[in-house]
Parts: sequence; structure tokens; C-alpha cells
Amino acid sequence: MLEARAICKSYRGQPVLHPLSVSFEAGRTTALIGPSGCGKSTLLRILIGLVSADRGEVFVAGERFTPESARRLRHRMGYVIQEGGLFPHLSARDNVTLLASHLGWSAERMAERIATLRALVRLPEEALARFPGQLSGGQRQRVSLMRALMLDPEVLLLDEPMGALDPMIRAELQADLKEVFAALGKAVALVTHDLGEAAYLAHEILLLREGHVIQRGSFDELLKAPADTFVTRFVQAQRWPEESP
Ligand SMILES: Nc1ncnc2c1ncn2[C@@H]1O[C@H](COP(=O)(O)OP(=O)(O)OP(=O)(O)O)[C@@H](O)[C@H]1O
Repeated sequence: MLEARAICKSYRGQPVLHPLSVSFEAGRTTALIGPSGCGKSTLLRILIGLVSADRGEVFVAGERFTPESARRLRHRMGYVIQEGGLFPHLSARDNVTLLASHLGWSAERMAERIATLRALVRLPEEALARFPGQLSGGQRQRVSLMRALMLDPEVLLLDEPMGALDPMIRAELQADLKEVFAALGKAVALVTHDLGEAAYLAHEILLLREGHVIQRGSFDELLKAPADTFVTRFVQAQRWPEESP
């Protein structure tokens, strides 16, 4: 559904992504994980076309991302970032409908879609009238998710969507997201720092280091068949609740 082929990216002569190829399939959730600065967000931004790669190509459903196809293909992808990225001067409802309204959707069609999405992400009706600053962090992320899903994209790219949430809200949203992913069957790429979150939400984990894919596999595979010692060190560096003193 979404494929990056031989992507290279440098910032000021410093390579961030080496030739890196990756694909994301419908109905599968892939977690991108790795040490800070390994290129996770850059990869996601290249996939959605916010940053251009120095070399390499991105394909959405087999169609190549080009300056001409970018706008159309972007509508087939939803994108959520850590702080939600909502426009502060627009109500939650207006944030969600902005693009659909721009594309000329009727009020009735928008209302129908909003009702579906609101039920899916479990957002109370009254929250839609509020501005982002009047919502809790968890509600903001639910609104961001509604916005990302409004046009019913085939691909969902999530860049640490729960990174700024407290643990209980985070656990709630993780559980709801798991249901949403299963219900919608989209190709999902999720950046996270949390291996537990990756293991819970994703079918596969893509472990990056310094712009290279070190291993792609299930959590179990990373645990039991690590590609190298870095994988083992990365897994062991995570603190699990039962290990707390
Ligand atoms: N616009 C930019 N200009 C210059 N350097 C950048 C820019 N964006 C990212 N970088 C650098 O590229 C590298 C990869 O950054 P990126 O944000 O993709 O990493 P990340 O794995 O998402 O990190 P984190 O987990 O800390 O969010 C980092 O060294 C970062 O400093």
C-alpha cells in the first residue's frame, strides 16, 4: 500500500537515512522504533511528502509520489503528530472538517462522517465545539485522529501520537487505537519510543539505528532471534513494570 524505495536523506552533509527501503501493507500495523535521532520522524515526513528525500522514491498504492501527484496522494494518507498539530483558532469540528470542506463535501456528508468517526474514537459530542486549548491531551489526540481519518485514507502515519500523554490516558488511548486499527484495516506506521507500546499495537516492529533498518519482525522475533547485539541491548534497555524495584 505504501512503499519507500532506497530513500536517502542528509541534513547539512550528515546522513540521516541511508538507502532505506520499507513497505507497509493494508491491515498491518508497523511500529518504527529506535534511539533518539535515528531518523524515525524524518522517514515519516518523507512518506507523507513534508520533507523531500535526496534520493529514492515513495509509492502509494503503486503510484509514485511526484510534485504533480503529491496533493492527491497525500489525501490517501492520514498523519497525526505528538501534540496533535491542530489549528488552535479552529474548533475541533472545524479542524476535522477543514480539508473535506475545502474539497466541497456537503454538510450532510460531513456530519455523517463525523458521527462515524466520533463513535470510533470515542469522543464526546460536546468536545467538537471546543477549541484545541479547551480539550484534554487525550481528547486532542482523538480529534487529531478524526482529522487524519476524515477522508478515509488507506494509510495512517502516526508520529508518537501518545508521547505527550500521562500513563493512564495513554493506556486508554492505546486500547482504543488497537480497536480502531483492527476495525479499519488500514496500513499503519506508528513511531514510538516505547517498545511495550510497539509490542501491544503493532504486528511488526521496525528497529532503526542511525538511518538503517536493523531488524524488522514481531516483538517475539526481536526477543528470541535478534539480528545483532544492538537489538538485544535495545530490548534489554526497556524497563518493564515487573522489573520495577
Ligand atoms: N530540519 C532538520 N534540519 C537539520 N537536522 C535535522 C532536521 N530534522 C531532523 N534533523 C536531524 O536528523 C536526525 C534524525 O532526526 P529525526 O527527528 O528523524 O529522528 P527521530 O528518530 O525521530 O528522533 P526522536 O526519537 O528523538 O524524535 C537527528 O540527528 C536530527 O537532529
